[in-house]
Amino acid sequence: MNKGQRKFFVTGTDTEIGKTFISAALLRALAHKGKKAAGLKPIASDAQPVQGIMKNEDALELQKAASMSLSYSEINPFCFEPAIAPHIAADLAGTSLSVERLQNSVIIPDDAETVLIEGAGGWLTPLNNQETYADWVEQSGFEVILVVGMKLGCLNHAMLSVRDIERRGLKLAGWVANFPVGKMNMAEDNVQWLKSNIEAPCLGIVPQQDASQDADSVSQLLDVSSLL
Ligand SMILES: Nc1ncnc2c1ncn2[C@@H]1O[C@H](COP(=O)(O)OP(=O)(O)OP(=O)(O)O)[C@@H](O)[C@H]1O
Ligand SMILES: C[C@H](N)[C@H](N)CCCCCC(=O)O
Ligand SMILES: [Mg+2]
Repeated sequence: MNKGQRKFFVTGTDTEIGKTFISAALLRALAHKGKKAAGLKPIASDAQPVQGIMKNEDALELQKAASMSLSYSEINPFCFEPAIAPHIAADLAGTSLSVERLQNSVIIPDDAETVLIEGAGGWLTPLNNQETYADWVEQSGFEVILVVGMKLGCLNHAMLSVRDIERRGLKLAGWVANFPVGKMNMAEDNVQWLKSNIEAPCLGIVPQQDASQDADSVSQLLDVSSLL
């Protein structure tokens, strides 16, 4: 067991709000700080065949951004084709997900100094009819990073997530205000409200980027000093 290792579960206020986008940038920021960092996407539902093997774009992005190189199956042990809730995708594939299966299948590389583990959807995404992804995070004792997709309604989603993370006794290591869909009315007031109401540090405010901005340039908008 690597005692100095820090393990962060990256969750979000919803699906499609920038967990992968921000995780890749965090991995680049950690690499710039000289950290040996790995990115995992244990469960993916949305995959295409790449040279005959089903692969998920999030897992490939994390693989590319990480300073530590891992095989595809180490990054993404559970991969399903349809872009739907993972427990339904697993069922359609004739299998199932559970806390126990995650515990047995997700290998945290011991030689990584930092590990970022991207969830799927929001904080309470189901694994099955009884368990949620958050139950595995709680059992594993990971720290949590919350990506807030800045749009109307996000204050409620953010606080519901923060409250449940805290209720489980987990440490919220930080949060990011990400603007995946451009302008939001009164954006600064919304960010300010979150800053006043979330105790954990804001790791960055990321406006909508144009296609030319890669994870390296987005990483400059993030302050990872509290994650080192
Ligand atoms: N700040 C941003 N600027 C520009 N594009 C962004 C930004 N944040 C996210 N996006 C884009 O929005 C889309 C959704 O982001 P992303 O895939 O990171 O979401 P996600 O939360 O990881 O979704 P999922 O739940 O499927 O894992 C992607 O095409 C991503 O490139
Ligand atoms: C397919 C999608 N992009 C995500 N990977 C999975 C989103 C799960 C959402 C579950 C829910 O309804 O809360
Ligand atoms: Mg993603």
